[in-house]
Amino acid sequence: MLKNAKVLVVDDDVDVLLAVKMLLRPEVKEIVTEKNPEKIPGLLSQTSFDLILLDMNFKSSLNTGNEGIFWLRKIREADKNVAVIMITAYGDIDLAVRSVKEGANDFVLKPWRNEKLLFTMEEAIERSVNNQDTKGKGQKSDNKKSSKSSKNDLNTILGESEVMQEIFYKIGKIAPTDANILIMGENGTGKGEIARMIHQKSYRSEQPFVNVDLGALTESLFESELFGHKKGAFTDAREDRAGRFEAASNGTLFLDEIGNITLPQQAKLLTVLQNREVVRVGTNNPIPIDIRLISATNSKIYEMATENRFRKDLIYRLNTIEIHLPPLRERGEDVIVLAEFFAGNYAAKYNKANLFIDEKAKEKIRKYAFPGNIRELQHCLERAAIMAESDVITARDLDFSSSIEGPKIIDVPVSLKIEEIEKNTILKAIEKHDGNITKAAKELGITRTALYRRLGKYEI
Ligand SMILES: Nc1ncnc2c1ncn2[C@@H]1O[C@H](COP(=O)(O)OP(=O)(O)OP(=O)(O)O)[C@@H](O)[C@H]1O
Repeated sequence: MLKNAKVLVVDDDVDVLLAVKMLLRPEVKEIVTEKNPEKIPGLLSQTSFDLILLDMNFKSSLNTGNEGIFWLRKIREADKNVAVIMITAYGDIDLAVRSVKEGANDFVLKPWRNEKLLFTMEEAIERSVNNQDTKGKGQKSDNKKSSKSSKNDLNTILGESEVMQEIFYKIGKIAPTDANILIMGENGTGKGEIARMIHQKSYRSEQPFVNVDLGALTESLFESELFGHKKGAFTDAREDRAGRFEAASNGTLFLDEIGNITLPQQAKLLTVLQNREVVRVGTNNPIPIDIRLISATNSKIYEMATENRFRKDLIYRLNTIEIHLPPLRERGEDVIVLAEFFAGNYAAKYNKANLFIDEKAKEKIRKYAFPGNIRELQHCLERAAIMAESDVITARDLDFSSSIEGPKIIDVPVSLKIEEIEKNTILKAIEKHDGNITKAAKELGITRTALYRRLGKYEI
């Protein structure tokens, strides 16, 4: 985008102007530099700029409190859409922050690193284009600086590893757009949490977030659940009912387990996404839909596409942006951060106020692969919190043997108690499908929700 941009730089320091000109000439379409801010209105009336770099600290005659803010306001009066980046000295951060509140897109501190300046410019242009694209839909425009997110602004979504920080950073950038997002990752890696986070950080955050577990929908329910139905359209249709697409109107629709739908279902979904309208079962009236679509899967969807089990054209509808969530075992020390977080939660639940994890227990956690990822870690810490005799979780309190891939699964003693048989059957099904809950549920002939309920019941 920067390549096509017309850029104006206003600074009363000619050395700065020269340096910026040298830097930007190969990077942008057109660059105009100006020493005198009084010329800004004239320049804006002649040329439509995409971005203005504006100094905050002119040493000139006007007495306006701060000239940078004064000229920023003038720019905004003339052009609401142009991206404006303030150039400021280190001592003036408060002022720079004020300028962002006054309508600047961002600021850079002098002296800057060239890559940082280019990056900030690219980002500002992208964001202002996105804001223009979505104007008129009644959204809040988001001029806040998107930065590497941490647990502080994500509440419970933890991740300090580089790989998670990159993901949070990416989310900061894509959330305010309307791009469709496909989240891929093993079971329990937090795909649902990430989808919710994207919604919360989008301009649709005050509108509904509708979650549909496609793996739990039976063939016959698929259409009416997603697209709605008319009274009498089929035996159980006792009244007119809107589907999940309509329920998510102006908000976000999260289609979980997208890899589990059949080819005919894929075709129906594709039609809706292409036409951006749904037709309730039993009617002929198309209803326009305005949703942001996030999908997730733990299936190898590209492999499925090469085997003709998943439509490529549907993938391209879903994956404008892809997020690959790494398994917990590839997130370094995050496993400990998360373990401590869960220990803290369960400390409150089980009245062990000062509960902590000792070093040997942490070592044991680090060495284990957690095939069930964060969900498995969470269950494990809950059991440990219950087992811990005092306020310390020791290695002995951590029992990975009942985990979904633990070796003891194979050695389960034969029993004729119905509950034990059920538990063992579940364990075997999960093991057979490498921890894939959806496939295990299918094999067992129950829904994922029913399977999760049983996992809870048997503390698996
Ligand atoms: N980064 C995180 N910080 C804290 N808790 C997390 C994080 N990621 C996931 N969790 C928790 O882990 C559990 C599993 O997360 P979630 O259901 O989002 O995973 P998933 O990948 O969607 O799983 P599935 O594929 O089985 O649907 C949830 O209880 C969630 O709250």
